[in-house]
Amino acid sequence: MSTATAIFTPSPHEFNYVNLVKSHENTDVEFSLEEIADHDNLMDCWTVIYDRVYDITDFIKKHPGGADILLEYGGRDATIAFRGTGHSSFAVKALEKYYIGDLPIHQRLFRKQGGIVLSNMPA
Ligand code: HEM
Repeated sequence: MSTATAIFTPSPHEFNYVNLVKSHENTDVEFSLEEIADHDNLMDCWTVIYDRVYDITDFIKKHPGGADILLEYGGRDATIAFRGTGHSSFAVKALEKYYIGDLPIHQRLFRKQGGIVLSNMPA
């Protein structure tokens, strides 16, 4: 196997991770990035992971990685940071509880045809 193939082949863990994120039951609610940006503080905090919107207000103080780091992503996209920190499938599952809606299709990066396939990138 060439090095390039090895880099872009998702590990079994990776498949698990992506499938878990995909398993969220869809809502019909959409929130734009502009609207999400208003929810950026300790009392009212939303974030975006894989084009899905999460109200993490009740989770901030429970986050094992600390409240400050989560607040940094309040009101904006946390996908790269969330993945980059190597969260477990348990953490991905934990997200479900806070799921409130999706980005409108024109603002999505991942979940649209031809969108970025982050699952194929090295962890
Ligand atoms: C809102 C979505 C998030 C959820 C549900 C979440 C959940 C968790 C959970 C359950 C852990 C424990 C380890 C694990 O099971 O993976 C963890 C650890 C951690 N998280 Fe998050 N996290 C979120 C977002 C973030 C973001 C945006 C960052 C920014 C970089 C971050 C940084 C960290 C770090 C650094 C740790 C490691 C803490 C340690 O081992 O000392 N998390 N997170």
